Amino acid sequence: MTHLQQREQEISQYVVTAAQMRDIEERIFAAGMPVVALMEKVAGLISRRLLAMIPPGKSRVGVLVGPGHNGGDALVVARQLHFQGYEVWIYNPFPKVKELTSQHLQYAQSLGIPCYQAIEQLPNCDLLVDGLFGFGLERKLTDAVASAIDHFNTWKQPIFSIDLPSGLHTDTGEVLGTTIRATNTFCLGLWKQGFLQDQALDYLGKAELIDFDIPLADVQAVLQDAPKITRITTAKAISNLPLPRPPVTHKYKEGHLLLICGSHRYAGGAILTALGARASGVGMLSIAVPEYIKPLLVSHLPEALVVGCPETETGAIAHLQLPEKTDLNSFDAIACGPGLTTDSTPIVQQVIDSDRPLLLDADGLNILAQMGTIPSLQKRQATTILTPHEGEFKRLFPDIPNIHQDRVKAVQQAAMQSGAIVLLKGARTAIANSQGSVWLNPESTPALARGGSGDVLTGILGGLLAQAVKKQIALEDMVATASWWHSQAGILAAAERTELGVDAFTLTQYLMKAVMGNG
Ligand SMILES: NC(=O)C1=CN([C@@H]2O[C@H](COP(=O)(O)OP(=O)(O)OC[C@H]3O[C@@H](n4cnc5c(N)ncnc54)[C@H](O)[C@@H]3O)[C@@H](O)[C@H]2O)[C@H](O)CC1
Ligand SMILES: [K+]
Repeated sequence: MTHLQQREQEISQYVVTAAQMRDIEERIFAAGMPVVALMEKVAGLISRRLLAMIPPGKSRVGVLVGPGHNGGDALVVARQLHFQGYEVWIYNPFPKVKELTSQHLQYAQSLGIPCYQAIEQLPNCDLLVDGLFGFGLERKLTDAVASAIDHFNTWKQPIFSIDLPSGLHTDTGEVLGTTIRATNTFCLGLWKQGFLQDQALDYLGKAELIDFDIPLADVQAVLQDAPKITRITTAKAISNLPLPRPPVTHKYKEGHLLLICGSHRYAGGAILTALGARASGVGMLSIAVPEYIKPLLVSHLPEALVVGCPETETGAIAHLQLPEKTDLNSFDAIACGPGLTTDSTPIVQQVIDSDRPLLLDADGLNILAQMGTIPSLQKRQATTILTPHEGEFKRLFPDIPNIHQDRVKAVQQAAMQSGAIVLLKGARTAIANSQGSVWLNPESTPALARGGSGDVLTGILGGLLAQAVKKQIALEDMVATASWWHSQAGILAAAERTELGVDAFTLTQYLMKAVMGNG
């Protein structure tokens, strides 16, 4: 691996807040880097990227300039494009701007680049560069600047945002009054948390990181005392796939997973979960289902040990009837929930009472919510993993308000309160452990918003957990890896079959391809 590739891998896993970015920046300036030199360097990198992206024949550029250093960056870009022969117009409605920004504005005007205060004066452009606000935005946008942004959003031209689409909260991704709807965003230096929040996705367009050589020592110095927030990178996830096997091993050394799932009503969910587990490479897979659907499972997964259990009147599992000489301690991990229905409450109680690492999903979560999440999990010694979507999350943690406003904070609170590892599903799945560390999945596809897709995730994760227990690998890493794997399989399937073609069964057929394609 080249030095540059290594740097890219390292830098792309960090996620910072606006306050942390400012602290990092201050350390660089305190060490002697002149502010003006850094701005010139950063804007030079943005200009180079922009020049590579502007289609031939598009030569009229509007540059939106704000009062702070985001505006300063934009003015350097305006100057660079001017020297490259582009026709550039500046829009700056602010009577007062920061000193450095003001100097760049003065120089740009001295070069003959026109600057307007009113949008009506701005001629028709082929594209816009948005340098109104970056991570310094503190309050809601109102009045003239808010209506200017609304106006620019009605234009059909592409908008390239510097650092963040102006108006977006750096940490939560919330719209502060109004926000530029970018086609592309150049995130400067380090990924800001807002890029990994669902509510920001409509505004970011295609986001990329512009690395400007922030020393890693400064990043680490600022981040060391804060709960760690990690962006799940392909390099890190793929390093776990497949999990290493020694040359001499046997099936029970490669993890034994017990899946508890399915009912008459939801028989298919059990198959999908089991197919996810199969792909994980788990050494031994046992599946507890209602007796009636046992033949169905056997026909789909001949390698699995399918345990038919007595049924309730409604066709749910009434109680676990494990084979002779087997109890819950025989398994390295248990995954419980898909397709259970809420009639299987005693089963969920029983697995919570066990001392096995436990993954609860779907109806497993609904039953837990009915029992009371926090008191029910209090006595658990082994790791618990909860994988709710937003609806389930609200039922599990009714006291955590406004989950949409800051999903990262919500999942952190949930994990810290419950002691569980919590995976909050979404376009940007967020995972947290009880110490408040967070993992964020940076890529996914809306094709995965489809029935059965979550069952597949439960299977993958259950299978990885059982293996990780045997190999003494941190379970959090498995949760992050499973989330990455699930979305990458979805992305690959959608690329080959369109978003229409990613039903949950097809998804299971792309799991191997996702590993092989990224390996
Ligand atoms: N990360 C780095 O190391 C570098 C960052 N650069 C760029 O600088 C901006 C951050 O600059 P800053 O001046 O701190 O903030 P902004 O430009 O985002 O704007 C702050 C500016 O705006 C005023 N303000 C805040 N909220 C409002 C509001 N609602 N309405 C009106 N005005 C508002 C505030 O008072 C300030 O005056 C970063 O994003 C990068 O683009 C570098 O150039 C290089 C290194
Ligand atoms: K901006």
